[in-house]
Amino acid sequence: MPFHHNNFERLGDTFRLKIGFDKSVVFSRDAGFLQYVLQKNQRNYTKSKIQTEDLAKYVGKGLLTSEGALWKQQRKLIQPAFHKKQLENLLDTMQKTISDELQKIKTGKPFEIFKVYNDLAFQVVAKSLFSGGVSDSQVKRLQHITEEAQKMLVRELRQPYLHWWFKISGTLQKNLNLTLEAREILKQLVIDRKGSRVREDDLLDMLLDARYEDGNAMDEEQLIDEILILFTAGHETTSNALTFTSQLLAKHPNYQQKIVEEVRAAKVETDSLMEFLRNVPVTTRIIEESLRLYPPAYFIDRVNIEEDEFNGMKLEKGTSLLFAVHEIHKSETHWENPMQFIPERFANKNYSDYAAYYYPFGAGPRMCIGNNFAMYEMVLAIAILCENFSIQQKKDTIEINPLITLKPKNAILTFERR
Ligand code: HEM
Repeated sequence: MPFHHNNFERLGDTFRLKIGFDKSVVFSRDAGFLQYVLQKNQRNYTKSKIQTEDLAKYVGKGLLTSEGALWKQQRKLIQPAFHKKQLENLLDTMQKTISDELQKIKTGKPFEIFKVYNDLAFQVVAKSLFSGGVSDSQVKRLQHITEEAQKMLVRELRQPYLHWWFKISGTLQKNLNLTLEAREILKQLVIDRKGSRVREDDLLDMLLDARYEDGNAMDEEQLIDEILILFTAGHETTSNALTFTSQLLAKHPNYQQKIVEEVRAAKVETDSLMEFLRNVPVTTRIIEESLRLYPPAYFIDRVNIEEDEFNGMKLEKGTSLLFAVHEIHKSETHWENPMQFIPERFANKNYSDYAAYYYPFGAGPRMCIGNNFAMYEMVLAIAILCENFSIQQKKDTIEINPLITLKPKNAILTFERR
């Protein structure tokens, strides 16, 4: 990221880098350009090969990896399952899963927190989908396979010259076999649910109930693709954000106290989790500020279908565009004291006041379908965390590891029970 920052400072808010003979990549931190590509002229833009073909090899053609008519049809079908009203049904399961997972925090000594959040985020998606119908060993295996696929994808992207070796050494095939194993586990879970008379009102029930315009339901293979995608899209991003938020809270302990006070007061007011979520604005702002400073999806990429032009820059058909969300989030043009952690900047503001330069969940028709899900999950997790633990950090710095997502590095914190 410092490398990108220096390039932007040197070459301007939008610049082009030649890659090889005939290819170039346009990097931009111009929020207006991002809006043009993701919203205003989104019809002329598709996702990159990495987000579609390369990832689809492991997780199939679901929402994140599909394009065109298939994506449109799937988005329309799945969107209602992520409406706030439907998500309300998942909140009890989410809360219970989070409380159980946070029990794994070790107190009194330096402790690497990322692993706890990684398991937590996977468990939350798994339990939101399958309720009690999925065993611990099935969840563990699915998580292992999802993470192996992600690691393999990173290796393929970082070392494209080793593609031949991945192929002949059997590494690639081993990962593809793992994916097949995950599909078998999911198939069995779906068969079990279809055969059961119990209604769980969870995400799987929503996906099984959903009907296309012609009255048909999703076929089994498509359903499994979508489930694999929800695991992939919903787990690492959330665990990164929860880790960064905990590190920020360790650096700014006065905000831990604010959360504890707010959470205790909100719990007295209501037993409804949805109401509780509405009554904890300070906790919500802290997470929003963490997503501004450390957006897990720190780059958003697109490729144009037909030739285009923006602000005088000609974009030949097939140009790769990379939008640096982390740079837009730290622009002095849009944010006051952008490098500082100031959750109050979101106070008394509506999302529409800052939406033009705040993109943790993307924008336009392909904006994250799980944004409310993720916010509910993160607010509950941080509320439960602070209610039960105080957090300290020795180092003053927050280390990052920018891969496909912006990952934390050495997130070693010390927790004490409150
Ligand atoms: C902090 C957590 C999360 C962040 C920062 C995040 C961020 C994003 C971003 C930026 C995109 C758009 C990518 C693009 O336009 O190229 C996206 C798409 C997506 N996200 Fe999330 N996400 C998070 C959590 C989740 C969760 C919890 C789920 C599901 C349970 C989820 C499911 C998806 C799906 C399915 C897409 C593809 C949507 C489509 O193309 O129609 N995400 N996410």
